[in-house]
Amino acid sequence: MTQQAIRRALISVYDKTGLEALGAGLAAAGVEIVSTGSTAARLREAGVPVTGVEDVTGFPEIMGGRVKTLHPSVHAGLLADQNNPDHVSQIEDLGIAPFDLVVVNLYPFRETVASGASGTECVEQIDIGGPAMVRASAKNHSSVAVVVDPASYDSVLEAVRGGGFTLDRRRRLAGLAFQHTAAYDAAVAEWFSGTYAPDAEAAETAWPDFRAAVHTRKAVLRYGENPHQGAALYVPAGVPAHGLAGAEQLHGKAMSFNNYVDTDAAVRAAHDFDAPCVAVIKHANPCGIAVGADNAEAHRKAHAADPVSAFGGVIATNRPVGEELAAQISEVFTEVVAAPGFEPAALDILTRKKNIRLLKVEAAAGPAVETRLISGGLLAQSVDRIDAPGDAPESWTLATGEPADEATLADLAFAWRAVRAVKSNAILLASDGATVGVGMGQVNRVDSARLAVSRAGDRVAGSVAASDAFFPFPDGLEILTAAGVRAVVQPGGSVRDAEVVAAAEAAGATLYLTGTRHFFH
Ligand SMILES: NC(=O)c1ncn([C@@H]2O[C@H](COP(=O)(O)O)[C@@H](O)[C@H]2O)c1NC=O
Repeated sequence: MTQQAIRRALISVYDKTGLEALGAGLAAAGVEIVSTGSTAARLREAGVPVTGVEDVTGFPEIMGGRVKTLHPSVHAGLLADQNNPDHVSQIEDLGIAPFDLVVVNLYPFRETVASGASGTECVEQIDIGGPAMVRASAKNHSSVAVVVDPASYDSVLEAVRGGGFTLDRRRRLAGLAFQHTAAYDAAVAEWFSGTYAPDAEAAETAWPDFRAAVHTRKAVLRYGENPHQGAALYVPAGVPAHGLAGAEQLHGKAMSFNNYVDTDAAVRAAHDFDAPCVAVIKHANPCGIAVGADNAEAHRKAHAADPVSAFGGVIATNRPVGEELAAQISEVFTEVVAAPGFEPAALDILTRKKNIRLLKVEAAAGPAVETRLISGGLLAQSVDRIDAPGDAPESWTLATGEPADEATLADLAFAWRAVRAVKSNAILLASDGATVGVGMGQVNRVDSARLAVSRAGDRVAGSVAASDAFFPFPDGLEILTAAGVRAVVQPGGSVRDAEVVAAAEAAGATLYLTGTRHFFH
């Protein structure tokens, strides 16, 4: 018989959610409850009979609670293997009763750090006695059930009333308990190790020497990048769901691995703009990006940039989806629509398509640091943001040609923001707040320029161009100007800048230098 009847429980919780109902339920089931300081007080107020832990230890809580349950009378009761006659007789001789159920949750360390509290306050919120009890009872799951999540109290009471927990259930609870303490310790260890470098100048000294990332599985995906690859989605443990991984899916088929990758790129691209924006993405590259008076107009322009490629694409917008945009999207086969919200009329229209995935994603604000696995290691870098000094058109240097008029400058600013959504080497042509030709992912900039020009077709004449990094030679720029591009923005910084500037001058084109690069791999 693996079921372990519950006769004695230890409850010590910081988060008192659901405590009274749990205590009352346990007491009604005849369970003796031992409890700490304010947990015991809350239970007593609710009329639940409780033994104070100090009556078990014969020792008062001391030093503001630093020592209250750290005592052999508690820990022998948690660690005694009730199937081991030696353990049973030893605790009997010492007058110690075993615990069958332990309910603990920990001091809010992470929340205290996030509140901006002082170092001393953060240190005081490192729970010591709680993790000790959780780990002891999880180790001893052959005799003890350990519960760390208030959301599971109802099912705990159900088990208690039904005669206790099976060994299998206690083992699963132990696993969850060790996850809980692992995530907790990871947060503490990272905090001691320092914060990540916000920029390259600080990087020398500011990168911490230890990194602890703890994740829990949120979903098993149908397959990975290809059907023969397995895949799953993991989210950071112990923090509220956020970003794309925490998005609410309102409709459609389950998200695939490639859907997540493309949607991540689409959401990032759309939220790079303050104006209503739509990004249509395929294979993590833009088919089209556009801004407009509203996102319905932006979508018309983004879709028109490359209607052939937009088939089966992922659409993200930085504004809620309304009826007009929904009607437009429903005309095109689309895998995913990601937006901060969907109006009811838009949902009415889009949910008529059985498979289309509708995701409510609040904003693109991701972590300050991003990581990438390489063979045998992990690269970490501060995230590229579109708010570097060189990203503001006012800071650009006019290298040659007439200063751009207001409309041209607006298109150049648009192209500069949009080009960072394109995999390097990236050349992006734009006109009237929309991409008209995108050259992406080529191993030299000349081919990217050719690709952008060929995709733009007739629309290249009078368009403007952005290049995500400097032109190493004049040839790439010459392809653009020969095709009719009249203004170009690029970082500059090549040893051959003078030749590139001379080529722009010879073509009568306007050339701005940003001094900032936006590679995207
Ligand atoms: N020091 C100890 O012996 C100790 N024993 C339990 N705790 C924590 O004290 C909290 C509950 O305390 P109270 O019941 O007083 O609200 C729980 O979060 C528990 O994890 C302790 N506190 C910190 O280490």
